[in-house]
Amino acid sequence: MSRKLDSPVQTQMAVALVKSPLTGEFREFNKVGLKSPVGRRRVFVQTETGCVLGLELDRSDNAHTVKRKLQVALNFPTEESSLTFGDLVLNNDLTAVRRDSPLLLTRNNFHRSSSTPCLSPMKDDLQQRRDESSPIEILGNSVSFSFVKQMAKDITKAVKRGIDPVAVHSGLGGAYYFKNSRGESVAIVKPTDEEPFAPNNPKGFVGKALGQPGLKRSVRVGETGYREVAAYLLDKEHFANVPPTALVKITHSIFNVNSGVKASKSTEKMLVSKIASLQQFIPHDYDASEHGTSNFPVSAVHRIGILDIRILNTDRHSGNLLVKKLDGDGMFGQVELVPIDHGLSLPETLEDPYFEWIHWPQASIPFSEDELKYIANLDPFGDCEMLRRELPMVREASLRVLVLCTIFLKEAAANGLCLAEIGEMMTREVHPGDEEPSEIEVVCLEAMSLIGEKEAESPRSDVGSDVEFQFDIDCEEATDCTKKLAFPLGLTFGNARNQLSKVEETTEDEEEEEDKEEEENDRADLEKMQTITKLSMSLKSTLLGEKSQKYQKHPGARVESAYASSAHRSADEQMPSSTSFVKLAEMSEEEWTMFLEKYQELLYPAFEKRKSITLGQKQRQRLGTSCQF
Ligand SMILES: Nc1ncnc2c1ncn2[C@@H]1O[C@H](COP(=O)(O)OP(=O)(O)OP(=O)(O)O)[C@@H](O)[C@H]1O
Repeated sequence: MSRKLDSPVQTQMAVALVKSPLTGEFREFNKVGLKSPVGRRRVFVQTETGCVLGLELDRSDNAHTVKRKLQVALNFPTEESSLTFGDLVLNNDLTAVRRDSPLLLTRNNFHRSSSTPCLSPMKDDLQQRRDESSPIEILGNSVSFSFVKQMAKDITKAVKRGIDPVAVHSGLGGAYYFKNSRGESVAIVKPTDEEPFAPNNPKGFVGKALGQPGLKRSVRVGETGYREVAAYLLDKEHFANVPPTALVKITHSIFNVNSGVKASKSTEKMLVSKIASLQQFIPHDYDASEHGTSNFPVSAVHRIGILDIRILNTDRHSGNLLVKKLDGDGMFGQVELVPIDHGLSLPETLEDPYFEWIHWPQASIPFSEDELKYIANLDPFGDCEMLRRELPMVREASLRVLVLCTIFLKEAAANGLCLAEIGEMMTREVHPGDEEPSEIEVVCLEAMSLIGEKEAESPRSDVGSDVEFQFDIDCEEATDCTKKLAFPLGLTFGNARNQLSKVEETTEDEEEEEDKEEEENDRADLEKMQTITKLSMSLKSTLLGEKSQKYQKHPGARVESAYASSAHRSADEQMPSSTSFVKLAEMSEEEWTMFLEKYQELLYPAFEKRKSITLGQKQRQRLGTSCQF
């Protein structure tokens, strides 16, 4: 490792790459519609500490030549770095990388923390210094971004007139309100390197590099921004009212750069480029945590709930619903809801969601005809195609979560379940220090078990139980989860370090890992055995049966969202120790197809069971009521 990596950080070169556009010193290449020369593409390389470099790729470029350019720029040894684009590790070919893509450059086997210096540009004479992009560049070409494009123009004009953005004080991540020329807030910008735990978080929640597991372990640090955009793109026909959102490269001096990643000289008023989500600012009166919820329209709650289920939102706390009072005749007391903050949706594994609306009476009212029609028309595979096209950095594991949850919603609604019932079936029961898989997770575990059996029977299979379909149980703290463990129903657990854990493996400091290894091994073994016993019992005893009864949710029994009411705790305390019972990343395409088939077969009995429980409850309630008289 180069000593230079430990040297004080200098951001001035990174700034030099981008400094001109706001002052108008450089020609704005794209402003008048000029395109990159044929065969050339501009990309944005983001280092793990948040520095952003614009880079022109030639037709002849490959990962090595790009890394070499970056090596010169950053004084960073190429052989010790990885260049990634979503799931793709760019070893050579760059054809999958589109124009304006954000790439991530990470160091291998290097201890990274908030104090890790920025990989900062070192040389003057680089092609990428001629980053002639506008102050706000939208990454992606979807027609859905036309509104955001206009907003970007308004903001640019305002900034040039000296109308500065302001920092948002609420929330755990860095966020900024950008204004138009009249001084009105028009957008909220959230830089990806200022998320909770990210290196440049301005509120003290630091400690991780981009790409490492974040506040939710199945959502990596630096990847909440594109999830915000995904939620907007998935919100077809603006059904749930998600404000227009795009991923941008944005340059301004207001953005935060923490000491340790700062230049040695003062960074005050220095321009910094960031990859960020940019969302339309919605003027509102309050958020859903501040008043009663009884006047929320049923259809607004349903529409937001439908979105939350599709994207498995793990963070729908009441602060993430803005409320606008409607003016006008006959509108007294009427409100409109605006869902925000979808950064913790589309996790890479089936997670425990957080649905604030689950106990609101509106969620127990049956879906309307229009809602049922919308749900019936949802096409999860089409949605995946759209996201692959518009946001190619979305990971395949997240797309699989989208598919599972959308299918679940469609089948459940078609079987007559209401929003609250569907939400409950997706939510885990949490007891202190203990979590059980939700009903959707039990269905998935059973589907995995069945294809495990099928594979074992198949003549194509290798010998013995070891070759049965394998899936992961979560071994988050474990360092050795690779031993195969026999499991009832013909399952084996093996190779339990999932993709996310593998990322950790390559990015965490090895020495630190070793120090923790012994004590973690013991803990992991214990946790593993407890989880397996729990799963074994749950599958054996319930198989979609009695389990449903155990999973009756008690209002208030849920722990609050990690974000909610968390302002006074440290980032470490807030790290939820969530478990992943069902991991999807490592299934081959063939296994995934077989799994989906079984999954769909098993949904019907699960819904029937749920309906009979609901019916039983209603009968008991009626009986209880009649007894009172
Ligand atoms: N589109 C929007 N329009 C208006 N205000 C918004 C919008 N998005 C966010 N805000 C405001 O900014 C605050 C912080 O935003 P947001 O909740 O998205 O950030 P965060 O750092 O992810 O927060 P949290 O830690 O609460 O999840 C919100 O509480 C809300 O008041």
